[in-house]
Amino acid sequence: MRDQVLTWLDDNVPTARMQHILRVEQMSMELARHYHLNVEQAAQAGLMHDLAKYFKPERLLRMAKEAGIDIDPICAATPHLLHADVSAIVAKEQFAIQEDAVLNAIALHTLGNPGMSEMSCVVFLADSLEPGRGDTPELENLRKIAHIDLHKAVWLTCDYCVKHLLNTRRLIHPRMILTRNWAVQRFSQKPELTQ
Ligand SMILES: Nc1ncnc2c1ncn2[C@@H]1O[C@H](COP(=O)(O)OP(=O)(O)O)[C@@H](O)[C@H]1O
Repeated sequence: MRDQVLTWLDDNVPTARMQHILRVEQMSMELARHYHLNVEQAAQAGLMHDLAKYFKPERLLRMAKEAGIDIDPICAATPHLLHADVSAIVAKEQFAIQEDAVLNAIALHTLGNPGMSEMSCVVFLADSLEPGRGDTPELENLRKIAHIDLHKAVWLTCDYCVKHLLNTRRLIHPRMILTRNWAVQRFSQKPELTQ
């Protein structure tokens, strides 16, 4: 199965992205092990999270519509955001992935979602924090937090991403804000960690 996916990726994504994908696979496995989650599922979601990364906007919009996914105004303006949902569709159709844990982690890797599972948190964090993203003090700190508390890490990684979008004057999809607020509240419900 992994070899099949690698062969498909070889034909559909450039080499640099392939390296990112392999690092996301590794970091997803490492975090899954750390939090006693299903490591095999984490590896599958990490490996397949960007299957549709290079699909053209028209293809992303068509596949999302066919699958009954709601195209909100921000996704209509920035169809690239749909690559997460469409990657999950490709994982299901091309590689017969059935488990919701894997499909949701792929679909939520860019924007997250309130209430998302720990597995989805892991892949969301691995995508933003894998070593190839850089070694600034801010990223190093987020990597540390990712190993202490998943929800605090999701909260601060959303903040990091939103800051970047503000600095580059881009549209911000509101689901990331909802994810961020959910993660703040999830974290604040753990009194032993908030001091
Ligand atoms: N909340 C958001 N609103 C709008 N764009 C976003 C949001 N979050 C991420 N993006 C943008 O969507 C694109 C895809 O994000 P991501 O899946 O993390 O891809 P990459 O691996 O290329 O960073 C990136 O250009 C990113 O800046």
